Amino acid sequence: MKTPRAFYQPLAIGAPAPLRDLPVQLERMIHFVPPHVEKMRAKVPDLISRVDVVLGNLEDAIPADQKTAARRGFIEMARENDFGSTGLWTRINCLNSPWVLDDLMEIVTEVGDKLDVIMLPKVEGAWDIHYLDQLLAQLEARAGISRPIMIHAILETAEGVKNVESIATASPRMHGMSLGPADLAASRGMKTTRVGGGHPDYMVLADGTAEGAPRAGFQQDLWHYTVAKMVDACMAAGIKAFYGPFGDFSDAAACEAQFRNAFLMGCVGAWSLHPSQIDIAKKVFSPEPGEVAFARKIIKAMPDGTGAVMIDGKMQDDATWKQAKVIDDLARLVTEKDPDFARVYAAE
Ligand SMILES: CC(=O)SCCNC(=O)CCNC(=O)[C@H](O)C(C)(C)COP(=O)(O)OP(=O)(O)OC[C@H]1O[C@@H](n2cnc3c(N)ncnc32)[C@H](O)[C@@H]1OP(=O)(O)O
Ligand SMILES: CC(=O)C(=O)O
Ligand SMILES: [Mg+2]
Repeated sequence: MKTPRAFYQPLAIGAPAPLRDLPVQLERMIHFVPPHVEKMRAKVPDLISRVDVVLGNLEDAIPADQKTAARRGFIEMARENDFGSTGLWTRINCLNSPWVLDDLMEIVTEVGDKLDVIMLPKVEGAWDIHYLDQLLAQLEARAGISRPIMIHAILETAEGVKNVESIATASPRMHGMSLGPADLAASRGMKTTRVGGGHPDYMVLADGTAEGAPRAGFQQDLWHYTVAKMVDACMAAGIKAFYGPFGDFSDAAACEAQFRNAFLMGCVGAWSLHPSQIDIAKKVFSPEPGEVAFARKIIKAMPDGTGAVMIDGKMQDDATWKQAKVIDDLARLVTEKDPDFARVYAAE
């Protein structure tokens, strides 16, 4: 373990000083774009105004013979667009792949000054973050980059889940983590071919009532344990937790339900893989207007955040004031970015 002072030292001469706090940024959805497809790149200017984060994907879902085209496509889309307050991220190839070194060398050197976050797949332990941390510092120093690029880990191997706490605290570059349900299912030997979401056979069967009477089955959330573990590791480290992808684009209701479970448990956003999932994420990860109104009632009734009061028959105290602050702070962040929600929250 490094000493606290050493933890915040730049890892290369000339690299920017590591951030002590995460930038305040609304990140309800991380929208995936396949940058080797010209038609998809052409949609980026429109996407910038619709999403909180645009991510150029270089890893899984990009055919092996298109890896270079995807990297060059990402560099082109980074250069040609002004992202304003919308985040620009990339998901690089994994550390043991033949492409990752060129991903980093070319992207950081050519457009590193525009890049907010690098998403690192298949993170197994703190050692993966340490490697990327050092390399990024060297590349930032060489490219003269003044703002450190953050690292976002995908939690998608059994080993990674086992080491989640040390991954979360591995570097001041850590921005957060996303659940990777497809690779994680494979890594664990889970018997599902779905990308996120529930499974009809993962359920609890109600007790029988009479001989032969049908028994209700209650489907359970396959991802509850991992999301809870990830949220605790991230929040304890002062970084952000995200649900990852939901692969069945045709089932908007199930996508919304999975995103909402993650939101309620502490996640700040999820991935959108298709334009139809952008508004689902926006709806779920912006607090519900009724909740915002109630949170504001609590804050108004307890201006210094202490004591005990009754509101609408419910007891409020210092702890519920903090719960209310979580919701009100998020609503304020959404208001700054999203005029539609600003109007709704103001009307409450
Ligand atoms: C397990 C994991 O690793 S998940 C992460 C990796 N996976 C990905 O990144 C997948 C990202 N998504 C995609 O590449 C695409 O959505 C695909 C290939 C899966 C499906 O694309 P399509 O077959 O074109 O879908 P569909 O016909 O429904 O698209 C409707 C429109 O939305 C566009 N579109 C689809 N996906 C996207 C996207 N991610 N971003 C922007 N536009 C998109 C299409 O180009 C099409 O536009 P058009 O009406 O102008 O022709
Ligand atoms: C998100 C991702 O990469 C996965 O589910 O494998
Ligand atoms: Mg994966």
